[in-house]
Amino acid sequence: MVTKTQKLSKEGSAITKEKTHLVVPNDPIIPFISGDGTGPDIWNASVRVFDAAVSIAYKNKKRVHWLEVLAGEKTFNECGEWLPGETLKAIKKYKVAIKGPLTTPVGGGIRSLNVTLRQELDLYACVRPVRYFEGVPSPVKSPEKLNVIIFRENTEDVYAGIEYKKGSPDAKKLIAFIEKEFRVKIRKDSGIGIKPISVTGTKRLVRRAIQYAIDKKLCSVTLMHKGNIMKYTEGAFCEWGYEVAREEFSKSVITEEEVQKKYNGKAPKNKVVIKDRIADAMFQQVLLRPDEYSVIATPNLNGDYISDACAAQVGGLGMAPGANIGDNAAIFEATHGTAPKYAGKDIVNPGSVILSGVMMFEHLGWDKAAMLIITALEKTIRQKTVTYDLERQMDGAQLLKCSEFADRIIANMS
Ligand SMILES: NC(=O)C1=CN([C@@H]2O[C@H](COP(=O)(O)OP(=O)(O)OC[C@H]3O[C@@H](n4cnc5c(N)ncnc54)[C@H](OP(=O)(O)O)[C@@H]3O)[C@@H](O)[C@H]2O)C=CC1
Ligand SMILES: O=C(O)CCC(=O)C(=O)O
Ligand SMILES: [Mg+2]
Repeated sequence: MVTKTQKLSKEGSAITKEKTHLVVPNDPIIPFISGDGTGPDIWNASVRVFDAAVSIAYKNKKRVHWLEVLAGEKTFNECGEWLPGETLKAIKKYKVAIKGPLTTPVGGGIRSLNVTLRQELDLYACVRPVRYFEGVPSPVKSPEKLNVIIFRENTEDVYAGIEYKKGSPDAKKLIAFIEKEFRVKIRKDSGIGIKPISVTGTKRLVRRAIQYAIDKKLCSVTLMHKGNIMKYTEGAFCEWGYEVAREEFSKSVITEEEVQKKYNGKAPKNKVVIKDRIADAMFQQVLLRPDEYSVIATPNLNGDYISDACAAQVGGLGMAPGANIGDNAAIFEATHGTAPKYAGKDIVNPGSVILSGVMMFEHLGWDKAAMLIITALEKTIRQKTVTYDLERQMDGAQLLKCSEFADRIIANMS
């Protein structure tokens, strides 16, 4: 159904699914949300890069038909809705979408639309690869040693939205209940949040992470958790993670303990090593011994924190892509937010959305377009023609606007 909130593409064909595989036509319709704040700046730059790459890679035989679907501040101001039902319907129907960042107020107001999209569409795996691009300025000595893919559980943990304001009837009721039934004292002036972590949510996430490591021939999957303190949520995540490894991947994986005991600390080449690390230790490990980690699987909040921290280590949020993946749909988006102070100034780095598009093309099986973008982006950085975030740390670099950076990447495709 076409509504005033959406501009439906008259051309293009829908991506379909056969069993577990996507069937991608040469003219797929792909919904996009341009986003709030700097979202429109980076989307407008990125989409030109995507179109150029597809056109060059496939000599005009393939083309994406972009379908704008609405969400966020502009949609609310124009239509009175933050996330129209049509947007969810379109993403369900077309199966693959891409988005810019959406604003979430702090301390009150609407709940996150980004989180709502992930939960409504059951996009349970947030996949965030973090790797170094040659020439990008970094705060560490050997940024190229970090090459990790973070698998962040995307539907539960403190993001489930079970949270009550200090002094509200619900908070009072819950405090009274906990004190009476469990004999635990809680200060009366407390806000209350609940952190559910399930076997279902954990196992499907860890299953995906291990399968990814096996498919890509990576060395290890590390379960990152705070199970010493939160034993039955974070600790259970770790236990259930090992259970999946043992019960479903026994031929392909080995635990770190077994490597020590049976192989004197040297892992067999054809096995993925399953490790676990407590979250605070993981933060120091990615700084001090980054090359010992490849896939990191972790609950939602840890994943949120570690993905920004890792991105900073290789040069910042301007080059940090991501994907939210479920069994029936996927939405590609940057790790960063709306960077509101730069909104509308055509300043910020579109690299994160561009690299999210690369992940999207790989998901579609359009590897040629993905490679073309990566090669052109690498060349652009080597030429030291970059946006403010990189230019301010690079000697002798030429400062480009967001749109100019996209122009340069496109020019570097031929
Ligand atoms: N998935 C999503 O849609 C997300 C949405 N958000 C939302 O975004 C809003 C703003 O969040 P905030 O905490 O400021 O975090 P942001 O990620 O938006 O920005 C923090 C800082 O990161 C740097 N940065 C971010 N994006 C870029 C870019 N494209 N190029 C270069 N540098 C960049 C800037 O650093 P500097 O100041 O050093 O230049 C910026 O000030 C909030 O409402 C938040 O909820 C946050 C994260 C994800
Ligand atoms: O939804 C938000 O506003 C923040 C989301 C976020 O930080 C993330 O996806 O990493
Ligand atoms: Mg975040």
